[in-house]
Amino acid sequence: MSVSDRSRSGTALAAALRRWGVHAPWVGLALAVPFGLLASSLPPAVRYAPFLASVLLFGFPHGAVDHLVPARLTGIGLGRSVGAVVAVYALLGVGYGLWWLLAPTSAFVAFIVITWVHWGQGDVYALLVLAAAEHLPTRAERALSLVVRGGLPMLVPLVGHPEAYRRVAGALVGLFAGDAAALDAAFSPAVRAGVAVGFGAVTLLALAAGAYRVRRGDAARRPWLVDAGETVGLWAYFLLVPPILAIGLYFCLWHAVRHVARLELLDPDARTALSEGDLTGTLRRFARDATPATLGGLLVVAGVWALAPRPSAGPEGLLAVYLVAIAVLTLPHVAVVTWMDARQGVW
Ligand SMILES: CC1=C(/C=C/C(C)=C/C=C/C(C)=C/C=O)C(C)(C)CCC1
Ligand SMILES: [Fe+2]
Repeated sequence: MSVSDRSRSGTALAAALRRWGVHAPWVGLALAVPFGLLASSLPPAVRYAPFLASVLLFGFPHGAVDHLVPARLTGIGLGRSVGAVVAVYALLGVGYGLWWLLAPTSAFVAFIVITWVHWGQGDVYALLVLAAAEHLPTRAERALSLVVRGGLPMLVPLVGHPEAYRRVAGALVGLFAGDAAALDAAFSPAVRAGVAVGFGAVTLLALAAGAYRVRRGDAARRPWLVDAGETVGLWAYFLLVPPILAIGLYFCLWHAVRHVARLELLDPDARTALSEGDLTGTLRRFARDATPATLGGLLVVAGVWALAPRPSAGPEGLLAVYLVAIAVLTLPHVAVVTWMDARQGVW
């Protein structure tokens, strides 16, 4: 479904989208907050559990149907669709993989920026289509929303949990014998205070711009309330919950669930199943489509393990290998999603 034909969707489908794409992620993360607050007294493995689960539970597989996207969006043949996407993955994935090998510190910074843009673009689509937001009519307002939504998982943990952030950065860069000391300044109290104030101001600006649209009667109030509630809720969530746990859960239950909902809308049979309330049928179709490329993605994890000069065992080292593989796969995934955005009129 494109942004422009949102209004033509059936009410049953719209309700299913709100339930599974908007409310369910919210409930999932809210339930995690008590665990997050207890995290220091829970076994450390709990913190890594969501990333482990993400191998199968939406996280990793959410990009594994990218090869079907051109076919579903334009009707071109399956062979051309797969060929084009494989070429994009090979080119961008190999290029970015080399970047990690040669200059891991800047590759890590690029990973944060790529994730910021990608998770932001995912939420802009979710706001427009799944939550039916009307308060983001222009490109500038959508771009501001992208900056805020993507910045929440990438910047707020830096403000609230600098040591955990630094350790993960060090583990990723350390795989390639890089020196993360160049990033030290980012963790200083002055920079973190600047990020808190600056990003806080940008967040308020985005919410105020939406409120202005609603006040003028140009946009429905409810979706704006959803947007504002999510934004404030995610600020609190990423401040309170330790980042490996928080980001692992966000990846599976928020970003990936919303993207899977978006993908299923491109499949007429899945749309019908969803509007009839048949969630299991919809998920079964997704699992079938995503299995082959998920297995392919696991080969990339093995490849990073084999090629990294200093892979280390233990949860932190394994998470680092997994995240670098995700990084290498995410850059081409962003290219596919950006193309989807363009085709679907998001910008
Ligand atoms: C885990 C973690 C971090 C980074 C996570 C990233 C960048 C994840 C990206 C995932 C993607 C892009 C998934 C695909 O959609 C930070 C911020 C260093 C803080 C410490 C914990
Ligand atoms: Fe994604």
